[in-house]
Amino acid sequence: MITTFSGNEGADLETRNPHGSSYASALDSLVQHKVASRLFGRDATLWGADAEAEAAQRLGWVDLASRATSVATAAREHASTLHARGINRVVLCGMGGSSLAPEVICESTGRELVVLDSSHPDMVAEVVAQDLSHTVVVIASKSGGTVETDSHRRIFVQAFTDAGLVPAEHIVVITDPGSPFDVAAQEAGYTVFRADPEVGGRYSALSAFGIVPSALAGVDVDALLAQALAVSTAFASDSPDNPVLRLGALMGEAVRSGVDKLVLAPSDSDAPTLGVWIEQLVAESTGKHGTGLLPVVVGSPAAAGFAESTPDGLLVSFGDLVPDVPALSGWSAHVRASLGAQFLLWEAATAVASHLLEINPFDQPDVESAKLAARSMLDGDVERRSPSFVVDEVEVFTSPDLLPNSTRTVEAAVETLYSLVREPRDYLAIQVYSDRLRDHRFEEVRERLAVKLGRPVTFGWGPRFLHSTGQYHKGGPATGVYLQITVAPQGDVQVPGRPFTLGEFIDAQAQGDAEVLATRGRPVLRLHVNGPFALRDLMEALV
Ligand SMILES: O=P(O)(O)OC[C@H]1O[C@](O)(CO)[C@@H](O)[C@@H]1O
Repeated sequence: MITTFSGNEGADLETRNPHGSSYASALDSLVQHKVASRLFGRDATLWGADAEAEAAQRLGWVDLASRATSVATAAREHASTLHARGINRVVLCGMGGSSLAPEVICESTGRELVVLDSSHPDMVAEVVAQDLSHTVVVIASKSGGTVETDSHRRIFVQAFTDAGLVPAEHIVVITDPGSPFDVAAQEAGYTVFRADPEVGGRYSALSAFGIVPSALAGVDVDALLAQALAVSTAFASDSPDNPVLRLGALMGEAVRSGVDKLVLAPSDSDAPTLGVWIEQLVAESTGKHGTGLLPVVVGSPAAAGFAESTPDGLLVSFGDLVPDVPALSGWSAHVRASLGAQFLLWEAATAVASHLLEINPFDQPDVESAKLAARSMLDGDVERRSPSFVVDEVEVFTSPDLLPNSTRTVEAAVETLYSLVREPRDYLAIQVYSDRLRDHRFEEVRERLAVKLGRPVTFGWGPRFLHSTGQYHKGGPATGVYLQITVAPQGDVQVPGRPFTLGEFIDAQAQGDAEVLATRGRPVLRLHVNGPFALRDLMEALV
């Protein structure tokens, strides 16, 4: 069935679902139960009794478009002050929901923003080494306790001081009132933008987290808020034409029919990275209690996984061009909307899908397990594993009983791993802990492996994906097979005031996550390569 909504409020949605599917009755039920107006009226009972207390503290995002204008004004004023002092390079340090939205906003408006969401020493060293006197560093963390972001803060304070600059003149903090960063920032005299504590990280695109870095980079953020405001009334309406209800029903019912991969493709070049923002929102919100929707971000509708889709793929494209690519599963959608409307649409539709799946969209219970494992590793409480074998510059580590003892080549090890992607809903996750700016070409391996395996293949840069699909990998259905690649840094960076280097930290993060996946019975193959040159050679061995 094809349904088209041609609203003139700035969001068009076309949906397709198989004949006889439960989509129409689910949509009908959402309308009958007034889910849209209740959501936008901040009704915390929509996700069941267990979620109610948290939901009551997490629905501040529904009306940010009308409330965030004062933040936008303050950010614009601060941008003018900085520009008058010749400070025009903006570096944003933040993980997951604290950096993905401004990255999309700046990319789609052609503004320069350096996003530092990594603990890889090479990437951090490269960003810190450049032009500090013209740099403002935005330290963004809702909790104020994220180790990557706290490490960036410490490293930049040291670097500014070493360069004879006054850190307080170059640092802006975005955090919740009263968080550890708020306290430290006040003591140090940094400019602080306090975020709305009733908005969670992945729902914060239109809050201070999305607005402040974008405004500092020169984006017209008032226009972005106006785009979201223009669709707010339509999105809150209990109508079967409401794109929020229709996209939410599509996602929720697809999962309930066993179609649990959300293949996301930009159909033009307007917002190339929007898929990565949607990925975090959907994976962290829905991937728990053994259910959820796994986002598979691809480069275009011609990419493997979208063009040759799998029976478990819900295909969603976004942009001005409507691709003519039928989904093998029969489930698909195309979204044409302004960026501000896209943010609000996906946030609300994800909340609606979570309502249908009866899960709490506002927690991330399994993210903490990997953080704890990394901490134990740094504290020396967990024994470091030795490689199963070493070939040239590659050390091979495996989860228990993964490989036959006779395996002695990387090619044979990966073929054994790939052979485990065999059940109808299985997928391969490639996770690369490296400098994603330097090694971006390596992302091409996703496409090649998707063609080779004919199954969904995801690609994530570590540790960024730990704050995104990491929740789904550990909390969603046990259908993943994991290829983890860690790239040895060329140098290391001490974290001032902490007893570890970034090299030790990223190593603990990777090994910690692999251990957690293995204890949950998932197959993990870890390849540790000695530097970027070995990474380039590895590509051919993998395909
Ligand atoms: O803004 P914070 O508290 O640093 O958190 C960053 C990210 O980490 C997570 O809490 C989970 O890892 C995400 O949900 C969030 O966007």
